[in-house]
Amino acid sequence: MLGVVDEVLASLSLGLGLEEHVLKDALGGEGLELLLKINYYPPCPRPDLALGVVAHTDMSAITMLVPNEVPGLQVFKDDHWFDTKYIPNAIVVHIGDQIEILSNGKYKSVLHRTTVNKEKVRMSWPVFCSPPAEMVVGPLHQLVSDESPAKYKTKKYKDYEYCKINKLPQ
Ligand SMILES: O=C(O)CCC(=O)C(=O)O
Ligand SMILES: [Fe+2]
Repeated sequence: MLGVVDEVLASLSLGLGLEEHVLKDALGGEGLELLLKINYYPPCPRPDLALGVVAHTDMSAITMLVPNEVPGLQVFKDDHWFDTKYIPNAIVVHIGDQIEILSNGKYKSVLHRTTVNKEKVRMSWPVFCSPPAEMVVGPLHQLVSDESPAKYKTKKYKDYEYCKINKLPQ
């Protein structure tokens, strides 16, 4: 998983016109933290009335997710919810809030939600990759200028997390 995270962060750095180590360094380098969550969505008699998880963005930098074969993950784009296709052995990669912030909005944290299934159990195993709690995260200085001012505050990740969990303004 660490190897895949390194490659994704390197590609995302290059995509910003920066050297490939920049995003990983800004996320704490080897201090980057990986947290595995296991989601279990039991069958639901009224999938039309319920959601598995409500619409949200992940506060992580990136999330690497493996689902079981029961569809349910939806992403929001151009005013519509799109079903994601289940691809055996594929890992779903979400851009999270910390990459949106570091890139000063060039990359967007993906709004997503999950539906539930009438007959089948759905499961997913996301790994949230986040900076250490004390790491100060803000728009990368290379991406901020008079023409392109910072769109986000610079703050410790633990303070970002506190506001997100308690639904406070950032
Ligand atoms: O179950 C899924 O596919 C997504 C779960 C999710 O978005 C989350 O746990 O943050
Ligand atoms: Fe999520």
